[in-house]
Amino acid sequence: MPAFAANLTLMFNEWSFLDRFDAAADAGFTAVEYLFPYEAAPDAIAERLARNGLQQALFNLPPGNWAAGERGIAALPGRFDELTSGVERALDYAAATGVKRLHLMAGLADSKDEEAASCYRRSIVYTAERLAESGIDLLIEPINGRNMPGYFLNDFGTAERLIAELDLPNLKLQFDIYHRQVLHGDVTMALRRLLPVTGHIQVASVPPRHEPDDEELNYAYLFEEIDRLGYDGFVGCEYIPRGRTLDGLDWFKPFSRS
Ligand SMILES: O=C(O)C(=O)[C@H](O)CO
Ligand SMILES: [Mg+2]
Repeated sequence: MPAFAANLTLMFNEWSFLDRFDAAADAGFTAVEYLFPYEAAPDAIAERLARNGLQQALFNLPPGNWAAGERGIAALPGRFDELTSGVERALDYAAATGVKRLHLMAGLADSKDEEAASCYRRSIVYTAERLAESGIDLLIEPINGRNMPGYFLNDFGTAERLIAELDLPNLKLQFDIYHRQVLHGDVTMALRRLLPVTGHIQVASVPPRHEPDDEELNYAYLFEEIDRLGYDGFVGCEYIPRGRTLDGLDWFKPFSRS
């Protein structure tokens, strides 16, 4: 049975960020993920995880100026010093939360630009080696251009080749099934081929990115396939609830701890 992680950036928005931990636990989740923890104190997050018996599945390394439209800095020339200080900041939160996988966002750059590609490789190698000292995996995620126009890593084949080429033991794929379907389709065969290099899975309906219970994909089949493949990581629920979060959790009832 997949270990689902509530995404507290998109779900439970009826509550404040820290209260979302309690709401997710009350709804039966045993793990959480979110984009960024950095507006809350590490010990405040740690306290919510502890009191609710929640595991921290994933969060993202600092992405640059998100409010200004930046979507990561790893592939951006001239941002390496900012990247290295962001790694240290993320490690402070990792120590407090016990997270064992962090997602490094590439940024908005031409995916054919050699300088951006070189920056990206350097950022990945540095970050992976630094995280490895704490036993943490580094994830890279292909993101589709409809949701994030201009994002540098926009192809699963590119991600697969980069992971093989860099051959870092803790560099893994963040397999967001939503992006896979939008970009390439062929989800089941891609899961079968890429699971050995996959460090995290995320789910949402396609095309509207809602609960994984309707529209284009048969998630009941995909959840069974994930089990058949022996995946023992987390499945992040990175979806936008159609209405109130709690009203959309019927799909989760067979997997809930409550
Ligand atoms: O966009 C996604 O699917 C992600 O998982 C990023 O981490 C946040 O944009
Ligand atoms: Mg995702």
